[in-house]
Amino acid sequence: MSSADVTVPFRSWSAERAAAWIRVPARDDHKYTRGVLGVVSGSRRYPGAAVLGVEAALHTGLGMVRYLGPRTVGDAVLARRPEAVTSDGRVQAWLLGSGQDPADRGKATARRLDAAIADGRPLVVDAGALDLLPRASAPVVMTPHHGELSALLGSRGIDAPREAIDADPDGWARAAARELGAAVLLKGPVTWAAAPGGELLRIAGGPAWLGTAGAGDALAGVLGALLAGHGDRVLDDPTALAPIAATASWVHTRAAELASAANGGGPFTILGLVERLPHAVGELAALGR
Ligand SMILES: NC(=O)C1=CN([C@@H]2O[C@H](COP(=O)(O)OP(=O)(O)OC[C@H]3O[C@@H](n4cnc5c(N)ncnc54)[C@H](O)[C@@H]3O)[C@@H](O)[C@H]2O)[C@@H](O)CC1
Ligand SMILES: Nc1ncnc2c1ncn2[C@@H]1O[C@H](COP(=O)(O)OP(=O)(O)O)[C@@H](O)[C@H]1O
Repeated sequence: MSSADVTVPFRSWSAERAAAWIRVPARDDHKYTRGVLGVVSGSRRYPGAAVLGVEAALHTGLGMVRYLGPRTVGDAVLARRPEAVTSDGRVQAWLLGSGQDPADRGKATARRLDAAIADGRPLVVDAGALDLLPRASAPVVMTPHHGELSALLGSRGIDAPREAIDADPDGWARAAARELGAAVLLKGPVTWAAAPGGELLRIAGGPAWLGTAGAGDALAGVLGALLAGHGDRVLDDPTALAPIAATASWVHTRAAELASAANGGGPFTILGLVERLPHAVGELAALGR
């Protein structure tokens, strides 16, 4: 298979388009109407990914984050964010897999992932949960980088060398959505959102300083927060997944620009980016008024 037989038309994602997907709380909203995100992420090997995802979700704005994971990781999440809740309960969407490796997935994590997938709510499937995609029957958006997409397609018998994806990310984003039957947010210097049979969306890249460990874990948290706010809508209309994913990438990129600008155009940490997420969301909320 090749990525595409013809040139793929695309739509450039803009602030105006992104603004339509920012849910500004109304006067009578409360934490449960705003959306609850369940998070099964992190591991003893990568606890930081769980902290970054929860941090990013809370800074994007939503009703509540329920973090479910190993005790030590949950303690790290709570130390940084006491707003997070570490008990089970109803959620509107799930974020799975950041900071996990299927090769050392323990029984407890496997059980938590299985329960989340069986819950029937929309899913963000990142990093170490990508192998579980075939089990999902609810609407799914996956968030691979080029290396992860190459491995994922390879595991389905589709030859997609990383270099081929580097050379034609838009074609491969579209091909992956078609072959895997799910929405794809393919991360890279430019990010692409695609869904089976849907429009291809291009999200312009932010500063190259963004290419640093943990950037993708934060993006997954932003996307989880937006998805939790639109959980019921996505169940009715899964075509909403690609624009929501594109909006998450837009917000993440804008926060990166703001973080770099605050440092004179220099580098920033991912926690520095996270601190700018509310501003990026606020800009879109103002546009949508
Ligand atoms: N603070 C944290 O806890 C972090 C956790 N992370 C987690 O770490 C896990 C592994 O993520 P990765 O994205 O590293 O995936 P992989 O370790 O699967 O690497 C992806 C691809 O990049 C290649 N690669 C690795 N190092 C390279 C290098 N120095 N130069 C060029 N190519 C290289 C690998 O050969 C592989 O093909 C995920 O679960 C992820 O969520 C990362 O997001 C980093 C931050
Ligand atoms: N050169 C670059 N320019 C702009 N953005 C980049 C660049 N390289 C990577 N990114 C962005 O940084 C993030 C990296 O995600 P990922 O590879 O999953 O990182 P991690 O696994 O360390 O969290 C993605 O959002 C990607 O779009």
